[in-house]
Amino acid sequence: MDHLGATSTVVLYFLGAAALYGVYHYNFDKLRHIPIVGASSIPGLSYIHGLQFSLRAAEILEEGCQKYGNNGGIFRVAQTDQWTVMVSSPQLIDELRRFSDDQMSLRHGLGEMNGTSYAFGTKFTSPESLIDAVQEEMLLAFSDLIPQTADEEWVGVLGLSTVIGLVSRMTNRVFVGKPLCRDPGFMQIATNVPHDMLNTRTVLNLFPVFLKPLIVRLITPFPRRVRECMPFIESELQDRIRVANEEDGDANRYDNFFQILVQELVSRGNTMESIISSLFLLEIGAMHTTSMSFTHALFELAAHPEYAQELRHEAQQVFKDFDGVWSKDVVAKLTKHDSFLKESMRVYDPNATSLFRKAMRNVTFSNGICIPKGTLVIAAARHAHFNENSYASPNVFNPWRFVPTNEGLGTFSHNVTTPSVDYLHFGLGKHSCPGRFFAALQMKMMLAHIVMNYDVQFENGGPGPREKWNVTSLIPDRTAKVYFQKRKTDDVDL
Ligand code: HEM
Repeated sequence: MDHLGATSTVVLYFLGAAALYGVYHYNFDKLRHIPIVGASSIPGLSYIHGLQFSLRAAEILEEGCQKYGNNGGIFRVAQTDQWTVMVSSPQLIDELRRFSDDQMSLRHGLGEMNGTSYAFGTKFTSPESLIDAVQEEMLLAFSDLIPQTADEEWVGVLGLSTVIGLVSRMTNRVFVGKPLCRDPGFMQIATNVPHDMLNTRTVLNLFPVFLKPLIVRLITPFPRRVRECMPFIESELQDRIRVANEEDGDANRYDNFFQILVQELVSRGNTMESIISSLFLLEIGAMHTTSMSFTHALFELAAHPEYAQELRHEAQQVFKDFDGVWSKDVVAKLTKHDSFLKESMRVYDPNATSLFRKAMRNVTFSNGICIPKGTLVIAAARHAHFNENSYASPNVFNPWRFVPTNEGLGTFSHNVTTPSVDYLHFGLGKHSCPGRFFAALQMKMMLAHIVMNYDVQFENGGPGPREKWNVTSLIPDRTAKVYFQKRKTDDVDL
């Protein structure tokens, strides 16, 4: 009897739990019409599956794309903080980019993805570029960061941190200009801010969305960073604000991007602290994206020095035609550089996902699938980049795939800055990255400078350590050293 009693109690508990789950699932799981991949919809379990997603994101995304790519083109995955809907068919990706901002918001989506919405709020602006300034800064940064050695001597530097150093110098020359871009105190903070954001995001993502505003107050390093930045920037910023406030202020005194930002934010009554925070946001958007993309390309070059010969030949030819001076025309003519970088970003996109959107109200795709307000919706970019219908032999790294005249594997006339449903590195549609022209310019300049002035390889000409997954990010191995040997050359020094 006792035994029977115990059994029926267990059965009752089980039925009760099943009923509760059924009620929960029916009433509260607003995404129940969207198939799940790699997880369970039971609340506790979905958190555990979210942790698993952190370890196997690329694999789970690919599983979903394989299963639902031609079957609805939509599925959801569990992240530790929330369910995320992934769209994987070209048609739905195209629809995702067409939704208006009050239906699907990039600012809220991207801010939710990288945690900036919680740490800073949701504002962004666009950049300007100054080729001469970028070139001058690049040359100085290369000579600062890659030790000069005697001829034929190889010097090894950590690939990722060296590229972060180069990119942050070039970027800040355009963002804040001289002398700040060469001030070690300011530059240390500016270079570390994207890293701070990554750490903050990692912790925030362990918590559900409703707790994030509270948690971020406890862990955010940014108010401290703003205070640390003050001594380096305060007097210049005060002068910038004064210039911005004067009707006939000396507009040429600060002809860099930061002044546009100051102008805009002063007119909206922002404080010095929030102006610095907005600058931090730009550093976050610009620096790691460009650095990681370029480091992957540098690693590919180091693993395959044979590509350098073709790139060098192109750079020499183009620079001969343009008297060795960088210009928009030179950038446009470097089609093999463009193709090499684009192929690298296709194969080694630092992010397996793109088009980060948050539904601002209930939104319905053309196939009838409804996305409830508040849901994060993202495109499966890596899957699009390896789609056999778009790319011949997608698993092959073909550095010249995108050269316009190439008759070989899947050629396109589109260049590295042209987004499409097959190439989502910079997003797609009206919100595609406004900084992509500047990022591409920097990367082409660095690539041409490297092939013209150095031979590069991994240690002893080996394959080198390459990349590691961190949730949906493909991060170049931080420990990988790239070896540079100054070329003996009388070529144009770029
Ligand atoms: C290789 C480097 C870069 C990559 C891979 C990249 C990627 C992206 C992506 C995927 C988006 C979202 C697009 C969408 O969801 O449709 C985006 C947006 C944005 N990016 Fe970039 N980015 C890079 C460099 C930069 C740089 C250098 C800047 C600034 C100078 C910048 C500023 C922005 C801004 C302001 C937005 C928001 C656009 C908006 O609100 O409409 N990015 N970027």
